[in-house]
Amino acid sequence: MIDIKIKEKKFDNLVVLKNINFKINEGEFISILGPSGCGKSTLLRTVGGFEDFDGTIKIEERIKEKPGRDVIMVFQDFNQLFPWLTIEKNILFALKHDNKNLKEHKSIAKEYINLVGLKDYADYYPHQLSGGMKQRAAIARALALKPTILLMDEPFAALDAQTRTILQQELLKIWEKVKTTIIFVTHNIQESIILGDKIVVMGTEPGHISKIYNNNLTRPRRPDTEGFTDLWHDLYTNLDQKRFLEKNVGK
Ligand SMILES: Nc1ncnc2c1ncn2[C@@H]1O[C@H](COP(=O)(O)OP(=O)(O)OP(=O)(O)O)[C@@H](O)[C@H]1O
Repeated sequence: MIDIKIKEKKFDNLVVLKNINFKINEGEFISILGPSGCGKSTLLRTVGGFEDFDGTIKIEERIKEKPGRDVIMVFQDFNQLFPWLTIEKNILFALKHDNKNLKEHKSIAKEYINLVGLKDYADYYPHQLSGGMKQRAAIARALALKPTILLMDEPFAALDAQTRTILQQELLKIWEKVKTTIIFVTHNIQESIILGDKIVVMGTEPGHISKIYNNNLTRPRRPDTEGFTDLWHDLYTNLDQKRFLEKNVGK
């Protein structure tokens, strides 16, 4: 239902993505795993319609040519909400072009605020929330727009390990309820296994797909889930971390 065919994506003369071809089924959770600089964010931006490139992105048979609310992005940055608006008003602002009245918008905002566990914080401003709560609010705002695809660019990377683990599990619960297709970028092998039905491993120079894994481990996945360690090692080998470390840090 989503058909990604990127022959080439360049910035000036620098080829950043080359031959990125894969399909995603409706409602799937895809992890994109790759080392720093391999073009993960560029890939997401391209799927979101923000970049010119040689190739096509098709969503439900329609070619994606420009940004729109069918594909919404959540970032790593804790400051992606409007700081002068409460959490509820951040969501109402996002919905303002909808052909509905304020009462209906408020009901949608409430539904998604509750979904991400921020029921008691609708009237708080972003600066009154923790990093994890801000990311939940950003997810609520994105989902309230009912996108066909939710793009997530390392949304939990700046959180402490414990909060990150909790938010991974919460995101999975939310996804099971809303069943939006999610493309989740991470450089963390464990996170890619816990979340993704498919794990697309990218390599560098230029960014390309080195392998696509179907992840059939039973959910909920934890490091002690049967098969987890084997898959972790396989991904580690495919990421070519040894070569990456040698190149960037030295032998
Ligand atoms: N707007 C831009 N103009 C020029 N070059 C860019 C631009 N955006 C990204 N690049 C280059 O494209 C390459 C891929 O960057 P990108 O941010 O997509 O990688 P990434 O895998 O997401 O990295 P990280 O994990 O470190 O965030 C890098 O060489 C980067 O310098």
